[in-house]
Parts: sequence; C-alpha cells; structure tokens
Amino acid sequence: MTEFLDLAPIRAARGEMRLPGSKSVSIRALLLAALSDGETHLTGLLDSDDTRVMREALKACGVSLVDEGSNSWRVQGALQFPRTDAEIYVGNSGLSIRTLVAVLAFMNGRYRLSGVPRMHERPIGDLVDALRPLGASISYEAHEGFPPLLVEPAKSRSLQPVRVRGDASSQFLTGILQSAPLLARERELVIEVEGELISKPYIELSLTLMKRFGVDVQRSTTAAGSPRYTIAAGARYRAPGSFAVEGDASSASYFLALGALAGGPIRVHGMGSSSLQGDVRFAEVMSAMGATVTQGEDWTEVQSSGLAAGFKPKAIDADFNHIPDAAMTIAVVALFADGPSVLRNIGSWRVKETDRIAAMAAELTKLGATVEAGADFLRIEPPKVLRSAAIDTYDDHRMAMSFSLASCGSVPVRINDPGCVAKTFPDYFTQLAALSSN
Ligand SMILES: O=C(O)C1=C[C@@H](OP(=O)(O)O)[C@@H](O)[C@H](O)C1
Ligand SMILES: C=C(OP(=O)(O)O)C(=O)O
Repeated sequence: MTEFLDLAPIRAARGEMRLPGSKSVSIRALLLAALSDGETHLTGLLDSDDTRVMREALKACGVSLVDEGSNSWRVQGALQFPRTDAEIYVGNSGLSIRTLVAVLAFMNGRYRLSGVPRMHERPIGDLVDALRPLGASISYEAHEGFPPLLVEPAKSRSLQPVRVRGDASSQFLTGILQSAPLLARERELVIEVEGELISKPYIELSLTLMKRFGVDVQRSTTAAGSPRYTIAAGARYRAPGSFAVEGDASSASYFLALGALAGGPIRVHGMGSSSLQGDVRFAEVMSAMGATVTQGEDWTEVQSSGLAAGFKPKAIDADFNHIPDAAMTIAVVALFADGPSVLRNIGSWRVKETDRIAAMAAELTKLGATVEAGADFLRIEPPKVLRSAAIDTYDDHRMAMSFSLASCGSVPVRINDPGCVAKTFPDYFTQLAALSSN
C-alpha cells in the first residue's frame, strides 16, 4: 500500500459522479434482511471495509448471502441464525459491532466479537447495560465497558421497559431497536432513552428501514420528555422482496465541498431531496457558507465562483450534532472562510475512529490555522497564509477525505496513509482526481 499521496493544488473541479452506496443504509439493510422472513435482493450496497465485516459476520453466523455481482446480494433471512458459535471480527465498524451485539445477545449462542485496537477503545458499556436486564449474558474480555466481548445465551427476558443511554452514541439505541422483534415475540417491548440523545437523524433512519422490513415502531414521549418506542408483540421482519440502497450522503459531502471551493458545478447522483440519511443536510451548510446548491430527488449540485476567482466561504458558527460525520468536511472548508468558524456540540468525535477533535485540531494547525479545541467544540481561525503540509490521517477515512479538500488552496498537500479511505469509500481518490484539474 502507498504510504502517502501527494495532491497538487486543485485549480478547478467540475463534472458529475455517482455516489457509492450508503454505509449506514447498507449495514442496516444487511442485518435486517438476515433477520427477515424470506429472501431479500439488496442492490447498490456499499462494498468497503465496514460493509465487508458485516457481511462476513453474518456468514459466520450461518446466514446465506449470495454475491450477484455489481453490488447486489441475495440474503436468505432467518429469525434464528443457523450457527450458534462464531468468532466475529468487526474491524473498526462501530455500527456493525453495536447492532450485531444486540441481536446476537438473543440468538441463544456463543459469539466472540473483536476488532482493531481502536475498536477496543470505543465505548459499548451503555449498550451492554441496557441489554443485561433483559437477560443478555455479555462479558468484557479486557476492559469493562469496551470490546472485545463474549456473548453467551441469554437467561431470562422479562424486565421492561428497556432503558438505554444515547449521549455517547446513537448506535446503542439503533442496536436495541433493531433487535426488538427478537424480544417482542410474546409481549410488546417498550424502549426509553435515558438522558440526552445525540446524532438523532440516525434513529430516524433506523425506524424508516425497520418499517421497510415490516416492523412499525410506535413513538411517544416519557413524562420526563424523553423519546419512548413501542414494538408490538409478535412484530417480525418480512423481506421486502428487493431493496435498493441509496448513495452515501456523508461521502457526498466531500464532492459538494469540492464544488463550493473549486467552483464546480459538481453534481452527485444517488443523494437528493428524497434521501433518508441525515447527512443530506450538509448541502444546507454549503448554501449558508455562500455556495449555490440545487437539488433533485436523487441528485445534488454545488457551484460557486471558486477560490481561484476570489470566492470566500462565509464563516459559520453552528451546532452540528445532527451531522457528526459530514461536519468534519465543514472543518476543512472553514480553512478558507472569511473569518473564524465554530463547530459546536460535536463531543462524539472524541470516541470515533480516532479522537477527531484532537486530530482535526492538530492537522488544521499544520496548514496554518489557529484552532481552539474544546471538549465538544472546535473554533477554527483561517490561516493568513495557507501552508503546505503532510497530513496524518490516524487510520480515519474521514480525516483523509476531508483534508484532500485542503488542496483546493494554492499549495500541495500530502495525505499520509490514503488507503484508510477503504473503510467507506475505497476509490475516493480516483473519483476526486477524475473531477479535478490542477
Ligand atoms: O447509525 C449510524 O449509521 C451512524 C451513527 C453515527 O454515530 P454516533 O451515533 O455514534 O454519533 C455516525 O457517526 C456513524 O458514522 C454512523
Ligand atoms: C463514525 C463512523 O463510523 P462507525 O461509528 O460506524 O465506525 C464514521 O463512518 O465516520
């Protein structure tokens, strides 16, 4: 693997591209199809490290997945996974481990889940704490609250309602919601969120996909005003026949930002006004920063006069809790803004692929920005003069993709370990080069 990639300054960028399938939708759809009554034909699936670990995990549990080529897979569902003893490797896919554990806890088997060293530093205790009162038998193999985990057959399944914290990650609630039909066989299941819930649009996505697979979750609010979800007794997933995965809205953010910085127009296909993912709202941020955004149901386009012709994005100060992944792209666009920008309420960055607040601050500083990093915010003052730098990417795909946009300034940028983009977007740099001119 190449150890670094040198990016020459991008002077202009224009054209159209088709987005890879959404990671969040692909991973959910694979698991829900595996739990459904019947066979699902999934099309447009993302083929990347994160989706591969979910596919391999399901195969290890005996689920039949047939590759039909061109990112289409045929999945034979089973309410009970055929294999009840498996060793599962989850790489660094937070969504995969958190949603698998909640399901495997009730499969009456013995499963071991482990990942890369960073995965063993990413919290999972709030999910385990929510599952244990339901009878789940989950133990920590190394450190309390973190993978690797050993899942053994559940004991009793009675305590209700399920209470789950969602202030470190929304994926814990997604995990419990998706596993709910396994628990609501005889009586309804009630799930309540304790405390604050972050990254809310991902819960909407989970509920929408569950509905597509036949499980309609009723929503209400607790006396304390927290979200409550009720799954009817006997609810079960039913294969929808075929299911098409939409393009990845987080991956789209790099190309929309490219259109804003390098002039465009850049049009991305696969993501538009009908998208289910929360990160579609990144386009609003490009518009607030002064770019021109147009959108159809399935495409989005961004243009501006371009940095080379004097375009300066407007600085922004806003809460980005609803788009934590695409917000990393905004941090790099902020390098070129007409004043300091503040990204607020992004504390979850600290427990993702790397400590993204620390990593972002360190690398923006190398390019000449003045950065203040708080517990849950970043303040970015653009450099007086942008400096060329070698950017470390911390095995974080979004560090590599976001910082590639720094080459829209007039200096070359080196991206160390560019291969880390394989987590969600293996051919990112090829696509970037195809639209850019130096
Ligand atoms: O549910 C999902 O698909 C995701 C939820 C988010 O995580 P948090 O809920 O931990 O913020 C996001 O960062 C991640 O990439 C995907
Ligand atoms: C945080 C991310 O992924 P995950 O939590 O699924 O590992 C991401 O893709 O940016």
